Amino acid sequence: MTTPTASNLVWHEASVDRAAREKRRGHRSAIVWFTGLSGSGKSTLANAVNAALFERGLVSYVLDGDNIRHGLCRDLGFSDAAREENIRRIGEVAKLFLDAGTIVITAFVSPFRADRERARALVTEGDFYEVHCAATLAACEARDPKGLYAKARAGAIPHFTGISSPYEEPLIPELRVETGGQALAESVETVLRMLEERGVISAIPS
Ligand SMILES: Nc1ncnc2c1ncn2[C@@H]1O[C@H](COP(=O)(O)OS(=O)(=O)O)[C@@H](OP(=O)(O)O)[C@H]1O
Ligand SMILES: Nc1ncnc2c1ncn2[C@@H]1O[C@H](COP(=O)(O)OP(=O)(O)O)[C@@H](O)[C@H]1O
Repeated sequence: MTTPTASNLVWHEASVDRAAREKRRGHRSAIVWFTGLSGSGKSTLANAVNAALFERGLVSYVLDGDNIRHGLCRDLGFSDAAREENIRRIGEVAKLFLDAGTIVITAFVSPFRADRERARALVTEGDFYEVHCAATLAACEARDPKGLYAKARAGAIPHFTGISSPYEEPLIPELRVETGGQALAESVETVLRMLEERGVISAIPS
């Protein structure tokens, strides 16, 4: 199969654009990029933030690593190269949701800084909010909600993040949420407050 060259592809401008969609919906779109070890709370927090935004009548959607790996990325494993491709694809999908006027919440381990920075570079300043779900390896392993740490320790899962594959912590995330030491409701409030302070969503009058 020949790869289409850029000269054979023509970009089609849409008659309805992101600004029109954001105006209609009454809020900005954004990429809220959760990153963290397995068991750090990405899926739980992403789902809870998504539910809170829904209750406010806002349009948001969660892209979750586990789920996406059942479909779009079911062909990918957990080698460094496979994870890079996984995050490359999700960065592009998140960019489409952004243009669709949606607050897209991605919940992927996304362990490598370079991969996360490439996803960030796909969009403009103010569109990408990196949220580090900060829980120690010990806290995540103590939780082990899917029993994966026990399997990894037993050598049953190769390249397991934190055990036999690296996790590169964000150096300057837009937000660091201490999921290892606070209740879920507190973490949700922290994320919502960030989105309000950045003007993505309106604050609810107290
Ligand atoms: N080897 C290995 N390393 C890390 N995680 C593993 C692995 N094998 C399976 N799982 C499960 O897959 C989920 C991580 O998938 P992601 O797409 O988020 O990973 S990555 O961003 O490509 O690194 C991750 O989901 P979460 O626990 O929700 O993070 C794991 O449940
Ligand atoms: N503040 C918090 N935020 C998110 N999850 C939390 C928090 N406190 C405790 N937890 C628990 O930690 C676990 C996180 O699991 P999960 O959401 O699957 O993590 P991940 O998606 O990063 O693998 C869940 O059992 C969740 O109930």
